[in-house]
Amino acid sequence: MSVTARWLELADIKDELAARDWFPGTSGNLAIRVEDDPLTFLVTASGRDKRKRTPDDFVLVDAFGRLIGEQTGKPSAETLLHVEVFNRTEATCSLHVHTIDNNVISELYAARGEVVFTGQEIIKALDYWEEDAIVRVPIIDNHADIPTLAAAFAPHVRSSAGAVLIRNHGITVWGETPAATKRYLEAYEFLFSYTLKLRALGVHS
Ligand SMILES: CSC[C@@H](O)[C@@H](O)C(=O)COP(=O)(O)O
Ligand SMILES: [Zn+2]
Repeated sequence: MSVTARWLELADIKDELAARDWFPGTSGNLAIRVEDDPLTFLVTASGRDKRKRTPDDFVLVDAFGRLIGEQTGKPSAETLLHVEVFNRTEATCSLHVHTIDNNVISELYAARGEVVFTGQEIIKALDYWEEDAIVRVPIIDNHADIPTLAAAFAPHVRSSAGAVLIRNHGITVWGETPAATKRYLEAYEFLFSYTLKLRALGVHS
């Protein structure tokens, strides 16, 4: 697919996530695969208001997250996480958002190292179709040093679809297609919100 087609695809996803208010304070970053060999991908430019749609929203980077050719923008500070996703799997899209729900869940379940979901219809949106499917989302510590964060993140990137919570930071979700990745992210955020509402009612799992 052309860079332009991929750009538009990612811009549409960015607009949809922005409509959900999932980019507070310029947080969040998004990436989409453009070429396999050599690997190139588009990633959001760093520090920008992801609610706005502009010609400078994305930059094209290589397998190491370095800018390709003459471009003025700066890749997301967290590009190395997307580098791990695209180098380790066949995922085509990687989405990172900070929401209050994913931050609170990451803190509540940090000591367990994961949060586990079962018995929810929305799990089917994650492509788990068995009645008793169990979904596990690993939780890693946050590190200001991004290579250290990427090293902690990488062991959890084992297939072309997955998600990792970063404690008191956010979630990174990736998938086989951009549409599937957005669906996964929405399903995870649904599960987080449901769990927090249940806990607020005094029900603990
Ligand atoms: C502005 S707080 C969030 C950042 O520190 C970072 O975690 C983030 O998600 C966005 O960084 P960015 O460099 O714009 O991709
Ligand atoms: Zn972040």
